Amino acid sequence: MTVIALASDHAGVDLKSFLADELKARGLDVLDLGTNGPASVDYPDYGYALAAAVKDGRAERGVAICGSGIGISIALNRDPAIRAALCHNGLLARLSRQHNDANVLVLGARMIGLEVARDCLAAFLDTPYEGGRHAGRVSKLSCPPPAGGPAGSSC
Ligand SMILES: O=C(CO)[C@H](O)[C@H](O)[C@H](O)COP(=O)(O)O
Repeated sequence: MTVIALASDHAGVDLKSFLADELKARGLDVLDLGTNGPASVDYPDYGYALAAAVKDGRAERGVAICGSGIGISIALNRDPAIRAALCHNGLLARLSRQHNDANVLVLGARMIGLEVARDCLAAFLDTPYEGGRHAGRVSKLSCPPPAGGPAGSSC
């Protein structure tokens, strides 16, 4: 069964729960990495946990949430294996799949409502990666140049 990992800080707990139900209604398996209460936590801890779950194959893809979506995006994208896309509408989520082969959808719980979040999730799950002209660009995302080296030199 396809496993989708979910992670959020305290700002995203309610949206995470909503999206977990959406995923289960689609017959997907949910790996909930927390947090699961209102106590204030640090978004990097949850971003790193989600990155590890996707990278090591415990989950095929992930959905990450914080208040703005920015902090947890920064944490996730520190791992070259992760392509985390902060999306505010379904079009962005669709493009993140078509062009960027995003493996993590990021949402800002304090920025969007439930219906927009549902649209983003649906586009993220249902849109295939186009490949083609995007393939070389996407592969470069996994191999940033060494310090001082020219862009693309390590690919
Ligand atoms: O990382 C963020 C901002 O880039 C997130 O929005 C966090 O959820 C936010 O910073 C948490 O803020 P709080 O005032 O401590 O709830």
